[in-house]
Amino acid sequence: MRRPFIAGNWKMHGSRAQNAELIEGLLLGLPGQVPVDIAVCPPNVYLWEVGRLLKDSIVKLGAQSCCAESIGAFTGEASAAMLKDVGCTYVIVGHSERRTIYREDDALVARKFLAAQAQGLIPILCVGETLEEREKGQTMQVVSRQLKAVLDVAAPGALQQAVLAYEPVWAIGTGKNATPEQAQAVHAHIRAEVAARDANIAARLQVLYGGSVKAGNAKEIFAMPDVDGGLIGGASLKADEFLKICAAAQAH
Ligand SMILES: O=C[C@H](O)COP(=O)(O)O
Repeated sequence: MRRPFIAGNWKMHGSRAQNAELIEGLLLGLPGQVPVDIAVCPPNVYLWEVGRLLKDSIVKLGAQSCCAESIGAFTGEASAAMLKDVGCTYVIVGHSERRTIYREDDALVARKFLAAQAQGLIPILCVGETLEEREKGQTMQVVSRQLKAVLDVAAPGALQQAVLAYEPVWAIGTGKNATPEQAQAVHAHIRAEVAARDANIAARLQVLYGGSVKAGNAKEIFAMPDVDGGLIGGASLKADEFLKICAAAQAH
């Protein structure tokens, strides 16, 4: 049985005061133990402080990206070792906003995945198609290509220490979530692709859905057999909303 996982991707939102209020609200609403893995991914500049606020709680810290290089003259970047050093457990790689706005291609995403794992971070690898690709019937092909780019360079077994997130680009921040059936179809495809290489790893792999998940639609999406939780953007910025999403994952 896979544990559900809810990760909040704060993107470029927050301030020291807002973060403190959000974390206080989350911790007040969470009992000591819940049968759900929970993480928040603040902007890098706040990682250390949010990590202190989370200390000894069940909520883990994640970053939103990492540099593929380990050290050197890479202005504006943060290495996986630095993220580990400030207390991160997870790092998102291949988010569609990075792929699109910052032109990160499959090969770079794969290098970031390796860099993260080399430092003991758990990468949350995002895959997903654009609206145009979906309308052309290319969804599975795109997701397979994005996944293959990583699997081809990672060591066998690398997905034992990784999380996958299916994020249809057309559903991100648009209020238009994939239907539970659309999500399930892609999640099942992802698991089958992984199973073709290692069935045991596929059976244990957490595959999250991301794209306009809210308290109101979380339960039906998480009820799908291959959906193991969510990567939550906008709805992770309000403690009560995020807590309801965590509760929906728990009920599953
Ligand atoms: O990383 C999170 C996803 O991009 C989803 O964002 P959203 O929940 O605001 O649609």
